[in-house]
Amino acid sequence: MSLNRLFRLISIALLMLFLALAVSLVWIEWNIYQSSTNTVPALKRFRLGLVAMEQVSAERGPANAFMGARDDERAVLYQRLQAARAASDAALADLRAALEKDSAQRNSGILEKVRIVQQTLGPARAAVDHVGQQAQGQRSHLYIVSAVNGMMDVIPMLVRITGELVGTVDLADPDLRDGLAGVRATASLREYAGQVGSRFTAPLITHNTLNPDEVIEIGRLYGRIELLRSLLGAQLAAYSSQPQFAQGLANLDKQYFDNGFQFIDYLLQVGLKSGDYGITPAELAARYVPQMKAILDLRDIILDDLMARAERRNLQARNFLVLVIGLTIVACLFFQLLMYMIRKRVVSPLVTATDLVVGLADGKLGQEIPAARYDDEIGGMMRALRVLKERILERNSLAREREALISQLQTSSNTDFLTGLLNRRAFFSYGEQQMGVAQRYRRNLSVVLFDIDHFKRINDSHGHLSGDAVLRGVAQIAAQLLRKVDVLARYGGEEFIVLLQETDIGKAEAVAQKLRVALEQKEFDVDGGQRIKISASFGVAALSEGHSLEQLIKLADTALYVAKERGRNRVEVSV
Ligand SMILES: Nc1nc2c(ncn2[C@@H]2O[C@H](COP(=O)(O)OP(=O)(O)OP(=O)(O)O)[C@@H](O)[C@H]2O)c(=O)[nH]1
Repeated sequence: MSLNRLFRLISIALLMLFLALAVSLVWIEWNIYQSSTNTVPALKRFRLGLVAMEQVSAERGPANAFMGARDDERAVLYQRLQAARAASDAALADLRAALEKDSAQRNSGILEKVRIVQQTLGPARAAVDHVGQQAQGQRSHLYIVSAVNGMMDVIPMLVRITGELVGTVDLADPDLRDGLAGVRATASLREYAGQVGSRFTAPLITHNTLNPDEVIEIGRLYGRIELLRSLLGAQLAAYSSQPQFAQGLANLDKQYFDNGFQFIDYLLQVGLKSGDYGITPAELAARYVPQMKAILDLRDIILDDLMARAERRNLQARNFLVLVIGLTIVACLFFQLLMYMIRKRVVSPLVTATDLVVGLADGKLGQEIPAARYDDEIGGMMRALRVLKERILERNSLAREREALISQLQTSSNTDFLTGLLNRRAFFSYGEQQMGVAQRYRRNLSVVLFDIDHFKRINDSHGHLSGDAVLRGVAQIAAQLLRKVDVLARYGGEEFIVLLQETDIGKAEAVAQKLRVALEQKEFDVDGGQRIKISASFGVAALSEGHSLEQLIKLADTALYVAKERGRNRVEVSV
């Protein structure tokens, strides 16, 4: 697999992996944001549930007051009762509207429970009205207790409603659990505090002592109230150390437990002994109900804090989500840029460099080496490739020069500088080869050795340069007359030698004669514009079996000597 392809595959795999991680991270943050977005509306619905429960509880005060009304105050107290009923109806309607607005709650059982509360309130209120309409002395203990219980019986349904609503908040953000438990504790505390007051309604109206059931019930409520107070302290300590909670608890202790609860305690003592309470239910409500405000204040402190926390967490979750998305996009872009840079600055140049090196190894020296664009390792490699190419080019050119020199040297070492003919050394080299062939195949081979006559005189009379010109002229004439296969060489100063292949002594003599005549007839230009004539003497010898080249030349030389002796300008054959 090519490096480029491998890199592309790795890039895609890494990008996929990165995207999968990024998407899961964004998905997690999105879910946190979504659930934190649900927290605030869920808290609002929970608060509406609590308010509805509080209003229905609070309705018991005016109801009890109305049931204990004197004839002269009946109308006023009934008016107050109607106002309280309108307030609880409005709170229930608000809760219902909020639940209907939310698609998740619309089809849940909570709406149905609210409807049941609304339905149940009708008969309970009718029972209260019935007692309140009766003449003062006619109101029986049993009816009053039944009417009071009827109003209380609505509350467990509302407790379940708030319980379910708090569950939705808890689901959305479990970190708010301690605060929510604190809120529920205040709601229950408010309810039990109200109930303990309501337990005195019947005895107050009938001026009776408390019967055993009422004593037991009040005792049970005492226990619950005390328990809730200690639970509230523990939960708030776990929830927050902010001073407003400690302050709220202190107010609760001072207002409710020091004042309200003390008052109930006093009524209990009276109820156990004489039944001579000295107050009406309306007066009880007027004195007792305001003391419970501290419970509701504490509830609102916690609820406000929960709401603020939920909003803060929602904002944080949104900001974090935006940050994660932003960072993911930036990281994605950075990753792409990184991959692009690596491909552009490392992989592609490496592939190019590999092709170039392979090309150089194949001798493709015409290929262009790209210029180094960056001062990095790849740039260094490109520069090194350029140097490599230049070195190869230099080496090739040197090799060519060397070959030319070698061939030049070879030529010059075999050639006579003045005449351009083969020199004596080259003649022997060629001559030995020809001898070998001739002797092996028993072929004829002859040698003609000739020397210019009185050459010294030419030098002496016309100068050395003229002598050189004559030598060049003789060489030229001999070369023209001889065959290509004949080996002509300058043997010494003014002495020339010819090796004739496939030539017997007779034919060799004829060749010598032809040369002699040609030289005799030629006029040579010498210094001073003169033309001179020359002659040459020839010695001819043919190869016999067992002769060496030196012996053959020696025979020709002897014949030449004879020719000189016999008057020059003649051909003598070795015998
Ligand atoms: N110009 C010139 N002269 C050369 C060259 N080589 C040899 N000579 C001359 O050739 C002459 C040869 O002279 P000799 O050996 O006495 O022979 P010769 O004068 O030809 O007399 P014979 O051979 O007896 O006819 C000498 O003077 C050499 O200096 C050369 O390359 N150029």
